[in-house]
Amino acid sequence: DPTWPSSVDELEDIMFLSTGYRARGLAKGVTPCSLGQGPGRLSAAEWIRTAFHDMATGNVYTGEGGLDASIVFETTNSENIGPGFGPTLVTWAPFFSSRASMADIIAIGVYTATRSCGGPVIPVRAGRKDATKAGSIGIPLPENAIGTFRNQFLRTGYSEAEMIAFVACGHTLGGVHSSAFPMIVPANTAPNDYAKFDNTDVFDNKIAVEYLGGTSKDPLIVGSSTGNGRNSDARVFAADGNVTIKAMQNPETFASMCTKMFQKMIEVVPTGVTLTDPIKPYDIKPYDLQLTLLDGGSEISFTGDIRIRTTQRSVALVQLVYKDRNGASVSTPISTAHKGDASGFDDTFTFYGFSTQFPADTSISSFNVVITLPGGATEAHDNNGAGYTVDDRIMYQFPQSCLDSSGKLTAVAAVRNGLSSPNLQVVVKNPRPSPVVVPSLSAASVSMAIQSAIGSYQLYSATYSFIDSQAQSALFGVSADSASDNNKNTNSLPSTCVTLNPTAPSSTQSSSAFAYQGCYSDNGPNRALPAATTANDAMTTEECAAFCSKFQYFGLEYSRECYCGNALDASSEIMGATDCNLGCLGNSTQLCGGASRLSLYKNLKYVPMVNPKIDGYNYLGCYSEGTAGRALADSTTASDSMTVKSCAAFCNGAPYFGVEYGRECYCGAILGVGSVIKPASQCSIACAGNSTEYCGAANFLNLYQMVSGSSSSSTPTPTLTSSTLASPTPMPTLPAPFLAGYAYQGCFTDTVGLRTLGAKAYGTESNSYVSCATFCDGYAFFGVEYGRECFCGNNISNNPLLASESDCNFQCTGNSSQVCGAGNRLNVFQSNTATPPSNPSISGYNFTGCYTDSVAQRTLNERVLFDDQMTIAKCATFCGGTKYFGTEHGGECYCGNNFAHQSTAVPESDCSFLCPGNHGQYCGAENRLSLWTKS
Ligand code: HEM
Repeated sequence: DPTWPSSVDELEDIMFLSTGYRARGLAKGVTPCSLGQGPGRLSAAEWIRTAFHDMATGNVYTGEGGLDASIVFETTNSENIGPGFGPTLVTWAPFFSSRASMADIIAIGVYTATRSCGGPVIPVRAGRKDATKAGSIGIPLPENAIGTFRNQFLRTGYSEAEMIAFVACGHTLGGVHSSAFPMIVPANTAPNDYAKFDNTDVFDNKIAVEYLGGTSKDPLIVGSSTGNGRNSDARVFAADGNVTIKAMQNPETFASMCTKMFQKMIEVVPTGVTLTDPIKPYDIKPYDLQLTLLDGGSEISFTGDIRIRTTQRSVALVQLVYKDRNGASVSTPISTAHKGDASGFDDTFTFYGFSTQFPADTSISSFNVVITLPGGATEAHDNNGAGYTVDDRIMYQFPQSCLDSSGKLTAVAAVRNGLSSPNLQVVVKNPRPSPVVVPSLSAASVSMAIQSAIGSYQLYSATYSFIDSQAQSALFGVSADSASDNNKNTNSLPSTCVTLNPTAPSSTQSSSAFAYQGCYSDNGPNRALPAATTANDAMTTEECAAFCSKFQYFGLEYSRECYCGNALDASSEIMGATDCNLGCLGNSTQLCGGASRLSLYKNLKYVPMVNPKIDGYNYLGCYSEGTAGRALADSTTASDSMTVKSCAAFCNGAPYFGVEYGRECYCGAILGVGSVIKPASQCSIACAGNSTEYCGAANFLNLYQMVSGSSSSSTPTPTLTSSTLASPTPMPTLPAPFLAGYAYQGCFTDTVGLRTLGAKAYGTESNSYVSCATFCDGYAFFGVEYGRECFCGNNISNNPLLASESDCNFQCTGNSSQVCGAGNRLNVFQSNTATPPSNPSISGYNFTGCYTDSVAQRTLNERVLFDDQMTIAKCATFCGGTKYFGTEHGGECYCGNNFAHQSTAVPESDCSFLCPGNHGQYCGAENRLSLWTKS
């Protein structure tokens, strides 16, 4: 993995962030491969040809030219005929900046166009420098003699064989325009006056195959060009007696040669350019790391995003473990929250955002990234040993900076005592005269003037006036001595500057009762904290904390609103600390969020409500009252000091006891008729004698059953796998499980060997409700567990317990916004439509039951059929009248006139696999035959 930061960071984004969160979207210009800027146009081909024409006038003997973006000044040159050059450069120009040379963007353009059309990955080294004027001429023209071609390609470093391969690779996409080359494609002889090189519109070997097969329609091989000597492809391909082009008929050879020829093309660079290693996607990459000195000067906020490459891993949790300014490790890690996903051609990424703060006198110097995987294992990433460094010697102060309507930028920096006075650097883009479509860059440096001292920092300020539209694309930064804070843009800067307040608001106050968690958004479809709310014009942090005392979290918003909840809605995301910028109406030194922004706190006094463990009893869940009398009818008591324990004591050894409606206690030897398990959420009332325990609800009991002697092990003891590090993390909890077409049943216990849903299962890194439901299509139930597991069944088996919803807390490996159970915990869904499958009637046969079988000793061994569309009728027909036939493992069918080996009948429910060709029928199971006997 490359070490961060590096000179290619901007290019890496342009290359790999094609779609999604923070996408740069270069690939949009050539996606899909067939995209064009009009009829008879193909953008991918135009990009590749633009790169070729930029390079093709280079000279490897003199070290001049090559891939240097001189094409920017050569679009009106008579060698560059064709509609593609100008529009291609217009598409690329916005990506050009002081961090990405135009020549490097051209190189990435070749990778992007090739890959979008299904071609190979072209390695891209970076570091090219841009020419400032047109280069020499010397593009190979169709009418040139073969000897001229040899010389021209040799001049750019290509041997004869390489020339042949290179032309074939270049001409796998696109074609010749009649408007540009009427002697090659006369008007009205090709669709849209555009004659394509080969029959396919993708990056493939057809150019070679068709040429050798005599079916080529390449206008540089057949047609008018043969009469006027412009059939250059024919002459180039034949230059070595077809040896090279024959090798390229093989698709793998074609792809690997094109990788080499295109990489060579983008690596013809002038003397003085040193190329980097090929750009690889970072595994871990920080974005927008920003330190900000806060009002009062005693605290520093730290915000940013961390990008994790998820191509080959799924992630449960990301934390930053950091060192303070003096290099001492800080024990509490910085937590992050999911912000968004992005992808490139061959990679996927997930971004995790954070917003935290620490005392200005201890601050931060570097961090490592710790990833917790869904299984609980952790990966620590230390940037190849360097750590991700954060320099607090100089900080750009976004809240105090501004851009007024005249285009005047005021930039403020906080500089630690002891540094020289800082400079503001600005890089702006200046349009060039037509027809040059790529701007030039100019840089300015302004020394900053001291404003005030605050804590151990000095504030400095400088202004810079942009002209015309410069502000929109400018980059700026501040630096002092060897410290700098760079790559800022003017986006979202306010039009008026505010001054840093020498006294701090206690916005982030934390006390023994509550701890500040950050500034979170509250503009999703659901409230961020949905459980309870109040609002008034005297709101303070303390008042909201008291109001929400029964909940784990509280948050303040829009100066006067207070919200409570036990979990943050999944739509709420962590925002920059400065998004929460409104004072509380009841105490202006406290911050109360912002518009759609919540100052989020964790209630440290909160004690979660539980169904306590009672010695000698198992907790069974929340049960309804009986339908014919009480669920527990033997004895009862009620008290305003009721607790679960006091009820257990009252029942004094009864097989069952239960607490109901806060203060009632019931005992019984048996469970009455009609008393059945209900969702845990139905039993929601606190016990009158202990507000941290549940005591049922009206007509609902929290039910306990005595452990019966040694058989107590029949109740699975769940072993939860903890996936968190030492410190608790305010990770937003996932939304309640939901899938259209299914009824969610709850979070159930599950045990290896005693499966709650036992028909079939898989485990995958792309598990989600949809993928599991699809896999379980036809079954009455599906369930997800341990992030990556999926189970199907037609009934809930082995008497699982309905566990607390919060037990199920793993993210699904394939959808991080869905919850997929936990260790020994299964989120179960019931299909609204599935009708239970059956063993259908087959004329002349009787269904005999479910029988054992084994691979080594087949029960029925006369004939066998494997069919991924198996049905019972298909198997019966295939067996053609044998005494027995049976289906197994879904798609297998066995026939026989006797049992070749011992087989015994097992419960019919063992044969639980559905027939792949008919989900209304059973087709055995693993080592289980659904057996039929001739009647
Ligand atoms: C003997 C050398 C070559 C000659 C004479 C030649 C000639 C031509 C001509 C006449 C066109 C038609 C352009 C138009 O009508 O817009 C064309 C298109 C094209 N050439 Fe070449 N070419 C040569 C080598 C290459 C090489 C080495 C590449 C490698 C990148 C390449 C890439 C392309 C592409 C991608 C197009 C399609 C452009 C479009 O469809 O818009 N050519 N070439």
